[in-house]
Amino acid sequence: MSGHVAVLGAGSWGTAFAKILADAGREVAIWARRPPVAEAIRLRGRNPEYLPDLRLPHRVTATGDAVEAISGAEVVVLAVPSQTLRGNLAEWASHLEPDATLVSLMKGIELGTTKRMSEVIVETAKVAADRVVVVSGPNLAPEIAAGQPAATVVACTDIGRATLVQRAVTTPYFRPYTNDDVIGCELGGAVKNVIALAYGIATAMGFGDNTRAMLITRGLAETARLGVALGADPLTFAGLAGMGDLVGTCSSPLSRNRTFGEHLGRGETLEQAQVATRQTAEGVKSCLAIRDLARAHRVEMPITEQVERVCHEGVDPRLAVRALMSRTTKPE
Ligand SMILES: NC(=O)C1=CN([C@@H]2O[C@H](COP(=O)(O)OP(=O)(O)OC[C@H]3O[C@@H](n4cnc5c(N)ncnc54)[C@H](O)[C@@H]3O)[C@@H](O)[C@H]2O)C=CC1
Ligand SMILES: O=C(CO)COP(=O)(O)O
Repeated sequence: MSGHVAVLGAGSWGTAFAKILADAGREVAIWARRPPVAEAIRLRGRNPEYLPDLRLPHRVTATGDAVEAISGAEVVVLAVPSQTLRGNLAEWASHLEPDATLVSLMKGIELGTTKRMSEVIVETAKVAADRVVVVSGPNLAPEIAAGQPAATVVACTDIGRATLVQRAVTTPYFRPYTNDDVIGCELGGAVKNVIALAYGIATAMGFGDNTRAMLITRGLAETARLGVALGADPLTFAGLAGMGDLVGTCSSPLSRNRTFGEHLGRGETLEQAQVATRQTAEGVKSCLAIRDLARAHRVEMPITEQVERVCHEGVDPRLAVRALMSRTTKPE
């Protein structure tokens, strides 16, 4: 790999991912939407708003001009919120290099279309699906920024391309595994955010580890049910992008989705929780899209249904718990 890597989006994960790429030996150009963020990264190697303790390697630079970042990049990493990706990429698509690899870091499903992020990329950038690589796993950005050991999955239908990206992000603290199950990896990442909301709600309601283990296990069951209906490999859900990410996110106080759920579980409204949490909690919007996707495929996702009701229909979490616990009993 010779050209530089562009990272479009300078939030928590885009910034931490730029560090990984640089530590793996790549030259990296980050695009930041807000000029002061681009300036802080370029001049001081810092992104104080998102990862204040991180000193970025010298191989990382930043710009407020996405076209400047994209030009000449053979790998373009997309790290913006799931619901803005389509609009962002529409502006950037004509500037992509002809064979650039597009890497998706996003963990969400698009509202309205119920599309996965790789599908949005294929449609918007008009590229073949085998040029899109998905990176997903238990990767809380602040821990990775601190250089703590972590693993991830690099998924692409073209294993050769997945292997190229795998090499580009292998460092002593970051261990990527390849996989060709793009659907499973993307669903694992998107649905775990919804289950982490439920976990946060339950935690704030004072429930202990039986309840929380139930949510993780049954949450994984409904994720796998949807995944299989969409053509995913069920084994993916036992891996890093499935169980790994679900357990990592639910158990971590660093998770924005879990934290958002805790606000709801304390009885706050959606608006109050939004004011209290600044960064992207993808599950809040994706729960609607995932619920719609599940209904369209006649898949039961009871936890997702209840999270959607608490988030968007103002349902009291206590009623949501009652609804879940009074469902008809059945074989596991
Ligand atoms: N933070 C983490 O630990 C991880 C996050 N992810 C995923 O990565 C994706 C990006 O998340 P984060 O970087 O964590 O989010 P963030 O909230 O930290 O940052 C989002 C970035 O997108 C920018 N942004 C906001 N609105 C925008 C718009 N309309 N157009 C363009 N850019 C806009 C923000 O300025 C910011 O730079 C999400 O899908 C998230 O689920 C995946 C793994 C780990
Ligand atoms: O995806 C993540 C860890 O793998 C980050 O989770 P949150 O978006 O909930 O912080």
